[in-house]
Amino acid sequence: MHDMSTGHDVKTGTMVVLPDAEAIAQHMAKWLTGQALAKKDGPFVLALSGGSTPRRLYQILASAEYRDRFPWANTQFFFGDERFVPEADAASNYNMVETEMLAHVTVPPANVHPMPTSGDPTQAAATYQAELEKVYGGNVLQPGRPLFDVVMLGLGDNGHTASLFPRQPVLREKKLWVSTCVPDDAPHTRLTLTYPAIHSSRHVVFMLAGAGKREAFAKVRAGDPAEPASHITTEGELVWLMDKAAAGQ
Ligand SMILES: O=C(O)[C@H](O)[C@@H](O)[C@H](O)[C@H](O)COP(=O)(O)O
Repeated sequence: MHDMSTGHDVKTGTMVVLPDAEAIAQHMAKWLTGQALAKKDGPFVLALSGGSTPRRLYQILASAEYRDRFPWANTQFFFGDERFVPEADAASNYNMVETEMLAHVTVPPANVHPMPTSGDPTQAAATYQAELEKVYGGNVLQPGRPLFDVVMLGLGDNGHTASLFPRQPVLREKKLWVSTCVPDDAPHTRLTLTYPAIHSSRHVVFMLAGAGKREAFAKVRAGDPAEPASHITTEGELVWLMDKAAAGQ
């Protein structure tokens, strides 16, 4: 288990350095399952991420080792961000999670909350917020009563995380929980959780693998304000799960 004793923001969060991407996925599978099993006073509420390291995590959770142990029925699966493409599109995070994990386990369909990706994106964001409010039991976030048990995040080489992209208005969103984002340096309109929604969490866990992450991570760790990930905070604990290459070791 990683040490979760310190840190509420990206600069002071706990860094856990593991040998490689496989070790990150294995560590996360074990830790996440432990957290989910420990949740006794309500549903375990999770925000999933897309990306390459999470893909392996999803495969592990669907494997014989975890399939019958993870509390699928007590977990509410939300998404941290999504490309505004049909669910069958290869760029869809939902598609990836469904293919790698959900299709292989028994989870009540009502527990799975893909971001809507048809019609008007702004309306879709509002619809998703309403779905979160239903599980949260209210429309005002309260300190001490986090929306999410765990928010999983990745880091892009331009410092984006979830779909909080550089220079976009969503970075200034203080109230809405879900918003649209149209990156000027990446394809697809996106839906994304906002900073305040991510902040309302017991744990934020970044998963970073490969030397390609080194530069962006160093900037974020130094608090470079231009990197969207620099502004991630949580009322709970923040952890960076990294491999040696990403950590520059
Ligand atoms: O892809 C996504 O769904 C997320 O929008 C994005 O924030 C991702 O986590 C980073 O781009 C890192 O991706 P990798 O882990 O694949 O490098």
